Amino acid sequence: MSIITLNKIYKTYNSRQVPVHALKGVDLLFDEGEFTAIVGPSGSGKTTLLNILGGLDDPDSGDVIIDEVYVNRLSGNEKIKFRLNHIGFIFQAYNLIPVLTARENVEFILELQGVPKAERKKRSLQLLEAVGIPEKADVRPRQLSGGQQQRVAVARALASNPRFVLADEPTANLDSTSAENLLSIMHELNQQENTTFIFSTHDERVVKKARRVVTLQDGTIKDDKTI
Ligand SMILES: Nc1ncnc2c1ncn2[C@@H]1O[C@H](COP(=O)(O)OP(=O)(O)OP(=O)(O)O)[C@@H](O)[C@H]1O
Repeated sequence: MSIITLNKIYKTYNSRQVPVHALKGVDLLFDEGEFTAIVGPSGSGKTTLLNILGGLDDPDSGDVIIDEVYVNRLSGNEKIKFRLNHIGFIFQAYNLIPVLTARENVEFILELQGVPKAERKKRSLQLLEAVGIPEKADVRPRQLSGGQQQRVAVARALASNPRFVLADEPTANLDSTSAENLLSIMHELNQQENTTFIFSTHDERVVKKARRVVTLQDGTIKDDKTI
């Protein structure tokens, strides 16, 4: 069953100066439980597509339909709430809050969702355990390696039990061992919990693990292969 439908998505930047047509009529469906890589040359529109998919940016035209909700038609506040309850994000730059510990970074999302304190603590510790760094729960991001920070970011993305996780080049800043580990964690969560992952990447090793590879070129879908 499709949980996400992208319908004729167009996005142009700088429309008043020199326009850049980042997406030119993209149609895509994503099913529950997918492990999908979005690939394509630099500038082909991968980040733009993920941002629109996650409701972080609006298309100029077309619809983003998630669980039958037309996300692009929601108001600003409705969109924030929708994101919080449906989508987990993993960014290339981790985006952890520096003054909070690893556990607090994970708990933060649960607090926004109104989850009671004891449950927040339990769930965040479980998640840090799942990503293999339970001993780092009380450590702040600057005391963690890049790979460990990215693991915290994965735990945070999963904290709210999202319908799907979007990751924009999640391994871009990681050494190869950390990248392998991160990928195994994502893969395991996909297999065991049926969490849907959609990630953009330039990394061949990441592409090889994907079950579906969508190739973008100049803002259009050039290829869409399920392996
Ligand atoms: N905020 C912006 N303002 C103007 N142009 C932009 C903006 N963001 C992206 N673009 C342009 O839109 C096009 C698509 O960019 P996008 O970042 O989506 O590509 P990408 O495939 O993710 O690239 P990369 O692999 O280098 O991250 C590019 O030509 C880019 O220069």
